Amino acid sequence: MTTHILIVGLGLIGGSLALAIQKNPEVKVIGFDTDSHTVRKAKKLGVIHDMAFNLKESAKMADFIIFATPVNATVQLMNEAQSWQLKKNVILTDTGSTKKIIMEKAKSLKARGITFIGGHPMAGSHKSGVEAAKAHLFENAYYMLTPLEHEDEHHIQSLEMILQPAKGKILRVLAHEHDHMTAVVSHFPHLIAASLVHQLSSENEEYPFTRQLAAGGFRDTTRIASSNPVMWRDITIQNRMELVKQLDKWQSEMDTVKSLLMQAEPANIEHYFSRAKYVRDELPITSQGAMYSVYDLHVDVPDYPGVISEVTGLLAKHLISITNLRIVETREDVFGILVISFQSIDDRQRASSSIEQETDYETYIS
Ligand SMILES: NC(=O)C1=CN([C@@H]2O[C@H](COP(=O)(O)OP(=O)(O)OC[C@H]3O[C@@H](n4cnc5c(N)ncnc54)[C@H](O)[C@@H]3O)[C@@H](O)[C@H]2O)C=CC1
Ligand SMILES: O=C(O)C(=O)Cc1ccc(O)cc1
Repeated sequence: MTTHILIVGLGLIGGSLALAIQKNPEVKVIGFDTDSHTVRKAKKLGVIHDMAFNLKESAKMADFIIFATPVNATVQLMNEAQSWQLKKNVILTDTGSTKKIIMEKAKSLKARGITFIGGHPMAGSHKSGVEAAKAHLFENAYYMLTPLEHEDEHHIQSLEMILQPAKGKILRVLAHEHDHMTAVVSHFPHLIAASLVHQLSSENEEYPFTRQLAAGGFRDTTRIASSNPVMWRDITIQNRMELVKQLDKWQSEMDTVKSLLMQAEPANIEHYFSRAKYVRDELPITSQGAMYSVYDLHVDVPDYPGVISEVTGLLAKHLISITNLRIVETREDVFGILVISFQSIDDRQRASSSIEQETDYETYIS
């Protein structure tokens, strides 16, 4: 029997989920968006099977409804859903970056016999819109679910089954824990990134050339400031209490930094950076984005032109996709060590075997 899944909001996340979920041949994905051009584009790109232009009508037929809209719109849609005619066993979920307010609203739905299980895939990017959607976006990323207390286990497992083709690492957390943790690793860093960009912008009058110098570090630290402002407006408003607490801690941390600088004691300043380096180097994250597991392979290649395309060509020949590639300079430039990131241990293993069998290069895992 076909399972009908209605996705509301066909942007980066809704589109990516639609692509992943439709790998299950028993599923039909129907897409709705307030922007009708987006719905048509999603159909044209093969992101959805069927287009929906009347949300209330389409909701009637759905077995699952996924809200992949900015979080304030999700709360509004949950309000509206209370008066929709829905299938008896329908399961509602969302993809929002905040969970506390949404799960409060879920209680009102539950009072009307409607199951809502909060969801948040911890992968994404600063891009938005259906054109940026990718079926593999959530592979190996944590996918948090926030069921209400005493939620029927069968409901949670049905949702987990539907989400399975996305290949995320599903875990269950409480909504308030979710909002605290994401404030620390995602929402607060976003505020800092935006504030650094504002600080650069204010330099413009006196030192207009400064922005030309904004390379490597500044770009790495501020990439997320290029994200969708509407989405972040909603997230920061909903999670503002946690953010204010983080801001207090940050201000006290900056006071510490200020006094370290004023004292100018080299050992203390070095220790400050050493501690940060140690903690940062131990993180299970990479440049791919928040809480995204990747698997690095080091390839000991000589430093001559064409060597990178030789290795990437070999991987392409074996249909092994890579998520990142960088050169680490070692041994006074004698060797360029190529570091390639993969989405799974299996991909990394296949890559290692192919490179070792078909080239003279050694590979190792750090
Ligand atoms: N962008 C990211 O990296 C991540 C975002 N999220 C969350 O997923 C949700 C969606 O984010 P994105 O896909 O990035 O945003 P997006 O901006 O790419 O897409 C949102 C889509 O929702 C549509 N929309 C807005 N209001 C609507 C409404 N009332 N009814 C129907 N459609 C509506 C918009 O037209 C747009 O097509 C947000 O709640 C966000 O917090 C979660 C994980 C990562
Ligand atoms: O682009 C990045 O690095 C991100 O951190 C993407 C992201 C944005 C919002 C989320 O709720 C989860 C992940």
